[in-house]
Parts: sequence; C-alpha cells; structure tokens
Amino acid sequence: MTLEFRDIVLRQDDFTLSADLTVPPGRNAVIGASGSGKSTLLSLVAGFLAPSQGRLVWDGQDITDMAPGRRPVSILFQQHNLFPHLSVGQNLGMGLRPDLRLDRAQWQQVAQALKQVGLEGLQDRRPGALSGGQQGRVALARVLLRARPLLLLDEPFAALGPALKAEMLGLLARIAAGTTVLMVTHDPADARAFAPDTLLVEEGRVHPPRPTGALLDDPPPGLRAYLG
Ligand SMILES: Nc1ncnc2c1ncn2[C@@H]1O[C@H](COP(=O)(O)OP(=O)(O)OP(=O)(O)O)[C@@H](O)[C@H]1O
Repeated sequence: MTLEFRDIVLRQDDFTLSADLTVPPGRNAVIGASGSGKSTLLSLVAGFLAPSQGRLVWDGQDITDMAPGRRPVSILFQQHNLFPHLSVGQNLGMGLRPDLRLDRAQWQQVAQALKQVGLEGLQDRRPGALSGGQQGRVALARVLLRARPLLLLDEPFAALGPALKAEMLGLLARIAAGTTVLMVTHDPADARAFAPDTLLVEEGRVHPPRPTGALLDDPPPGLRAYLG
C-alpha cells in the first residue's frame, strides 16, 4: 500500500515543509540534517500537524483530515512512552483498550506479542524494572499488537549500543513485514541495513525515495556535508 503526498505544504512559523511524492510499500529511511523537517514529516503523517495545502492519500483514501487516532498508523519514538506506573502487560493492553477492560482472548494476544519479542512472562514487571533493550522490545510488542499498516519510527533505537540496535532492527524488520515504514535516522548505517529506499529531507523539501545504497554512495552536496 502506498502513501502519497500530493503537493503538500506545511508551515510552522518561518519553517515550511513541502512534499510531492509517493512512498512505496516496504521499509523507507528518512534522513537529513538537524532541523531539516524529518520529525515534522512524521507528525504530518500521524495527523499531529495539518498541511496548509495539498492532500495526504493512503491506499487511495484521502486521510488529510482524519483524526490521529483513526489513522492507519503506529508510532515508535525514541522515548518509548511507556507508563511507569503500569505493568508491561497493562502498557500493552492499553493499545488494545485504553480502559484496560480486556477479555481473556485480548490478554492472550498481549502474552503472545511479548513472546514474539522475547519477553515471555515479564508482563507483571514495571517498565522501570527493565533494561533499555527490554523497554525497546515492549515498544515493539505494542506496535505488533496495534497491527496498523503504516509504521512511523523516529530514531527508535538511537540510545542503544550497536549490537542491541542491530538486533532490534532485525526484530523490527520481521514485525514490519507487509507494512509501509518511514524510519527517521541520523545513522546512515541504519538506513543501509534496514531500508531499501530513503527519503532525503533538505531544508524542508522532502525528496522522492531513492535506493538507499545509491543515495549514500553518491550523495548530493547538502547530504555529503551532513554525512561528513
Ligand atoms: N512547534 C514548532 N513551532 C515552530 N517551529 C518548529 C516547531 N517544531 C519544530 N519547528 C521548526 O521546524 C523545523 C523542522 O524541525 P524538525 O523537528 O522537523 O527537524 P528534524 O529534521 O526532525 O530535526 P532533528 O534531526 O534535529 O530532530 C526546525 O527549523 C524547527 O526549528
């Protein structure tokens, strides 16, 4: 399923984001200098920010005016936004029913998702009693449970060491099978490892996706300066 940005313009004070492109199904990285507009792009897709012009179309349906909660979107940010006073199981259950009145089958779904990310049996722990990597896994389990076809990731594993990050990206690739992913990253190695295609954002302009390897091997001047 494709995501189309049709002649989009979004203004934030003196910053303007513009996008006119189609994102193909599968895994896409989003790279660009600090302040270029990567997070703004994700907020637009999530529905937290509205464009002043243009349409956002998912799978042929215009979602420009759709409320964030109704969009076909799951979001994973660097801060995993787990509720510290709830158990791991409750944190996941919130994704299915915010009032936590889950039936037996739904609690089984929670247990199954935890199993899939290798955290079987930890549902009664508080997030504070988990390692950073385990918290990342809980966040991935929540994505699994939500099962939305469009996945937005903003530097999800930036705080993790290289080995753990590689492991998480592998797990994420499995979880994301069949979805369309936009993953913001500052690390070109992550883009190469995870995403066949990459969207470059330059001073508010979102470029159409290009094959990640070709883009990073022969970067345009702005990206070259940013990559160093
Ligand atoms: N709430 C806001 N009001 C006005 N301008 C904002 C707001 N949030 C961000 N901006 C501006 O919009 C521009 C794009 O910000 P954005 O966070 O999308 O960049 P980014 O590429 O994600 O940067 P980084 O890599 O540093 O996270 C920046 O110039 C920023 O100053």
